[in-house]
Amino acid sequence: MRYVKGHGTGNDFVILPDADGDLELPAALVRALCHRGTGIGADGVLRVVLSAAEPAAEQFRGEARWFMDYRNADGSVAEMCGNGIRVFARYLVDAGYEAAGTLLIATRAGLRTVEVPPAGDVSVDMGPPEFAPGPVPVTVVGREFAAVPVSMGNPHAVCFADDLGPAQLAGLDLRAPVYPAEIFADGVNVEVVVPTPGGVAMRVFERGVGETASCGTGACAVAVAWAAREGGGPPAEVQVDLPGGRLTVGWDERTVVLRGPAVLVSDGVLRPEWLRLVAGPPGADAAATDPAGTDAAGREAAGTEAAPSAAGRAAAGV
Ligand SMILES: N[C@@H](CCC[C@H](N)C(=O)O)C(=O)O
Repeated sequence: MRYVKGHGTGNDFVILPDADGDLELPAALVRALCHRGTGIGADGVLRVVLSAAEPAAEQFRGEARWFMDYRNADGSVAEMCGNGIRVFARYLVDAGYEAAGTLLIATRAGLRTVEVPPAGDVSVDMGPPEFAPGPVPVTVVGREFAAVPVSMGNPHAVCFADDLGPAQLAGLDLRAPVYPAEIFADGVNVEVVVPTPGGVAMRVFERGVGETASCGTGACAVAVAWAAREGGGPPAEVQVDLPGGRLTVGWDERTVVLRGPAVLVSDGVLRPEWLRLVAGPPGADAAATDPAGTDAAGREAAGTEAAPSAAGRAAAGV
């Protein structure tokens, strides 16, 4: 099985080319791929599949040739990934599947238009934000924030820490944010934000992953929540600084546009013996053989998880 490794401002992905939709991708295999000690290491997996070959993309088949099947590192499915879709589009162009220019890509959150120049930054029209009723109490490192709930296709809780500067932001322990489960029933991505001279700086605890170096949908949620709070109408562009680099977010009332680097790092081949190890012996419980040793936190998307050991063996061709 071939893969490509890529990242957008340090938010990294294993890209699995699967044009014809032949690949089974159980959560245990995703966790194993994303494990930084025993796998390739990544925040998520991007399966590249033709809409025509993917049941989840049925409604988009006339409009978008490709579907982004995004999985978090814990094996759970997410609706949208702002860095992921930019890396996905860069892959389509660099691999020769599509010409540089404007691409329409199907995702679980709907269709997204991506601008891919022959080289350099990739931008994506993320659609309009949805502000949910708030604020919502979210606790980070023992401090309660009045978080702004924003959906960018996936859920975000934006926490402003106006009394902190970028250096104090860097020192926060972001490991275990607490949020009301009755409001964020499917979990939530939590951002902590401080003002900077050019815009904002943020860190993010991603649902299904943990802290990551960057989050594209998170940067959009932060930029629109910040602009809405500042008043005076949406600014043309907001610079969002993250541990992994800088993203630029434009917002013109109608839609949000995210721009930043999208980099392909390496090409590789998964060894059949590693895939066999991930799958475990016939009849084995994948939980006992999962080399990632991670917990999908009970967020396995219903209907997407095949019996792990059997599916893993199918992926391994064994
Ligand atoms: N890193 C992504 C977001 C990935 C999905 C997220 N963890 C979720 O579960 O909603 C981005 O760049 O947007």
